Amino acid sequence: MDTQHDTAPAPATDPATGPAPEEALEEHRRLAEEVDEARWRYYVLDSPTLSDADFDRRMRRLEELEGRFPELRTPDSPTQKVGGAVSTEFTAVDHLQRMESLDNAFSAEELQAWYSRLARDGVEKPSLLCELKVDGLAINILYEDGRLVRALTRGDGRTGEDVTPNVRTIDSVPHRLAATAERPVPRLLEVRGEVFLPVEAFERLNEAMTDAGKPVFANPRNAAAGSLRQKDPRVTATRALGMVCHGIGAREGFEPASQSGAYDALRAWGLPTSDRVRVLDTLTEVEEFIAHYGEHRHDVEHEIDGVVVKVDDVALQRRLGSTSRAPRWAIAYKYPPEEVNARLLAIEVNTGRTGRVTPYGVMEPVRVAGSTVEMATLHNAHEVKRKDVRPGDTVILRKAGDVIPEIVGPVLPLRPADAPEWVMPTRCPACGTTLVQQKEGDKDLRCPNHQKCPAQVRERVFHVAGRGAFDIEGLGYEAAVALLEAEVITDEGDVFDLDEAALLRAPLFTRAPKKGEGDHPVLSANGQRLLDNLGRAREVPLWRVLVALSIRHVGPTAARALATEFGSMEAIRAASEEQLAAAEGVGPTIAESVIEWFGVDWHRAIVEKWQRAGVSMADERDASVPRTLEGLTVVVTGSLVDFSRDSAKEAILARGGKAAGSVSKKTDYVVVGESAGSKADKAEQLGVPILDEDGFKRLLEGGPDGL
Ligand SMILES: NC(=O)c1ccc[n+]([C@@H]2O[C@H](COP(=O)([O-])OP(=O)(O)OC[C@H]3O[C@@H](n4cnc5c(N)ncnc54)[C@H](O)[C@@H]3O)[C@@H](O)[C@H]2O)c1
Ligand SMILES: [Zn+2]
Repeated sequence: MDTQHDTAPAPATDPATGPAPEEALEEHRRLAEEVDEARWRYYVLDSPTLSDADFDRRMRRLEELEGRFPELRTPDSPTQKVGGAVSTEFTAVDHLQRMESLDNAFSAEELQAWYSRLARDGVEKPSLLCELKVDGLAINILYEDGRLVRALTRGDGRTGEDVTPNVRTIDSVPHRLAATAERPVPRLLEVRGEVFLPVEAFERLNEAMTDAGKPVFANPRNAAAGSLRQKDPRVTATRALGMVCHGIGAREGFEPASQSGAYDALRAWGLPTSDRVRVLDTLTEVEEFIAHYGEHRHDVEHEIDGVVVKVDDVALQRRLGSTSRAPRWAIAYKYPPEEVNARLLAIEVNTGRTGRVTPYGVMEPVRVAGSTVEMATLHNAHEVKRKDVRPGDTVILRKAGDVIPEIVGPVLPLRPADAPEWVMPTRCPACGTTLVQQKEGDKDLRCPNHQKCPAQVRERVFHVAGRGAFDIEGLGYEAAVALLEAEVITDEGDVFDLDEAALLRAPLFTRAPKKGEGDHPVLSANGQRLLDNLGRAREVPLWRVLVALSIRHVGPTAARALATEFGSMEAIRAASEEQLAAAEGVGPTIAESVIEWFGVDWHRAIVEKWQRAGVSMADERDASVPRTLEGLTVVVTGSLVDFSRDSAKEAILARGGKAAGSVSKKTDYVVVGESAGSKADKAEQLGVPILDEDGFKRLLEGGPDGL
């Protein structure tokens, strides 16, 4: 678990004696105003101008100031209030029981501090209920005699907004609770939960908004809030909102002994509860739960921003009670923010391997999701226009999981008055050639100088050495640049001609001679390693050679299909477009692209050069491997112990099977490893047979009969 991140507060300071100095008063007043304004924009307008991280930082600072100067902690300080408000668009209605916020922990230390405080309050080693902190908006649904009578937003905690007709449109929210013999429905019950928009629905919604020429939502939370808080419930009804319960408020005729027991009852009555809730006995297990979902944050169908830990026992909850804004028996552990605001200094363009020229933003460096980011892709000129981002803007920067950082959009209210619209250049930044569309209506512009454009050549050399291609360790980006600059190679065709004499001309691969080595530079350890690796790279399977060629549409999957079907470079070159298109897993687009590629002289020259330099251009079919999977499609998901992703695929292909990436009705088997995600669920839904790793091994060995 990561122990500390950006929003962590400064170490606690002892309260000062005497009145707060003027600067502290002033800072407190300014921050309080900013926080109130931010809350209004966030809760009422659904259109924040601060990132959550910036908001949290201000709250932290307020708490810090109040810790030092307790007189600043007045009842109207933002730290003492549940931060929402009620818009005049909706009827204001009081909650039967107050709705609270949650205290936050931003590090393992803060979580421990909360745990120790429980002990000091006499609650030692309680059972702890852990659940995901859903990034949506809180809802309070009142059931009387099992009938849904009212639904309110949280508002300021005492009074919420009446959104009953809108909540009635949410599929998972029952209008009537289902009574069972063991569980009659209570006389009265306030059910608390989170309304959210699943990530997939959010993406679809934004596409629809774009098509309709309307502004898109910055994130699923804003989209959920904007969708629920609609004047017209018919609009809400189109939005695929979900709801998950995370608490109860006022009740009559229902006295659960524990939080988890309450969830069991809610589930039995037909309310949506999460199946990811766990009751754990030690803080270590809680930390593991937090670490697990920190890693699998994006495997959940909705966004989460943390984990909520609650004392499970209701009697202990009562004993611990609440502060003015949050229960003492619960804490929200927050993950590092994935979205921050950043200043966009400039938009520049970059020419890629295939000549595609992509704009990217250059930003003032910011920390997001644990790393410092100063560049983010903007994909193409249409995207820049659609998002309307301009140099000088404050932009929302998102970095989710392993995905490359992305500029979500500008924060319009913060745009400087004179920010000019950005214009896409007409020439290649690397070679000056006029940019063109490859095809009518293409969104991308390309530099057509494929053979000589220095940027394209550099990217191709780097690609040739990459993991998916020849996997030549020692030939990274820096080395590619050095070899090209020293003119040791002119393009990727020369890579396998590299020998000691050639490398000695590139300073990066040499070192000063030692005593007795003469007085010329000698090959460095790096250079020697590169030569060794080049030797090994000559033996890679055919599909990797195909990937190395940078043929459009021929990535690892298509390359594998071509290699399996044709077996040698010669056979692929000799094949007609029809023959290529007819091959399993190839199809017309790839076929056309392959034919086009081999039609270019300098492309063929690369293949010939590599061949002369000893690169293997055919696969030896291993006849000893039985074709047990002929005609079967297998999907592997999650991680296996004895196979990597690649080796599992290869094992399937070598036995005549097809390794597919997604589960459909055509899938014959789904192999499910550790931490498998939605593909496993999909398989279950479609009734596709599921195998574990042992089952997979039996399938490989004996085919379906071996199972
Ligand atoms: N960007 C901004 O300008 C801005 C302004 C205001 C608030 N915010 C965001 O909202 C946060 C503060 O809002 P808050 O007071 O609602 O606190 P919070 O979001 O930190 O925690 C309380 C809320 O968490 C929700 N929640 C989700 N899953 C839950 C679960 N399993 N159990 C219990 N509750 C769960 C509930 O709705 C509850 O009201 C800030 O930290 C910030 O992230 C941002
Ligand atoms: Zn160019």
